[in-house]
Amino acid sequence: MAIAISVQDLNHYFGQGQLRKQVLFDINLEINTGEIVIMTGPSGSGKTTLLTLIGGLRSAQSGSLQVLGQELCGATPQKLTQARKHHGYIFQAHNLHSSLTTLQNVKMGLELHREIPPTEMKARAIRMLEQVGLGERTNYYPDGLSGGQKQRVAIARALVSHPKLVLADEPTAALDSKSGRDVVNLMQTLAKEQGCTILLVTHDNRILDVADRIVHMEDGVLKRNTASPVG
Ligand SMILES: Nc1ncnc2c1ncn2[C@@H]1O[C@H](COP(=O)(O)OP(=O)(O)OP(=O)(O)O)[C@@H](O)[C@H]1O
Repeated sequence: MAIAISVQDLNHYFGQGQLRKQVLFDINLEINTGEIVIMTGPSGSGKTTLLTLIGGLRSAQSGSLQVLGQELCGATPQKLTQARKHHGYIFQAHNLHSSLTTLQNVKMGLELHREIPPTEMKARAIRMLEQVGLGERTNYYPDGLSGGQKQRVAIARALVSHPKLVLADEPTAALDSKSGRDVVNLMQTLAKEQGCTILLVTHDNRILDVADRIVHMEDGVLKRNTASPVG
């Protein structure tokens, strides 16, 4: 099976000089194409840091970090931007633009894809909103939507470009249990349809069953690499 992410002996530090602090220690992790991996762990253990490094949102300093066949450790900002074209992101606070409609927000997910003509962008965004059950809400602004609906717009924005990799940081944290369940089920269904790989950070024990595998971060060390989900 093809490997989507291969992390080897990755270390990461924040700050300089005396304030330099190591937050990731010798991380090793391989994720196969199409796999859904959940990363759990206490607050401050380094989960978001690892997720943002894999996503090319910050640059990796030492070790090896291969994402979709590209080495991102020591990569130039241009190369990181290029790599991000193939990723979709979903965050806890959905990060929708409040001054844009749901349709415009979803079209933002295609902003790095200048090769797609505007009419095609619009058609794809509408199709994606239909897939997340918001086909009737294309002209709503985020303030007029529930928390679960906003997160579904964020999923539509992340998946509209058919990314090979989806990175999600606490996507259900702000949601009640029913909406949280709907959101992860939707991610799972769409990801399996599109054949994309998902790495999802969560504290939410209720959603662990969507994972093909669970890994656990503690104090900057990846502790456990279980073969199958628990519970
Ligand atoms: N930009 C930064 N500059 C300095 N230190 C940082 C920075 N970002 C994170 N840290 C530190 O790195 C460590 C790991 O943080 P990180 O956000 O990766 O943890 P986390 O496991 O995602 O936590 P949470 O579950 O609370 O989101 C923490 O000690 C944090 O204070």
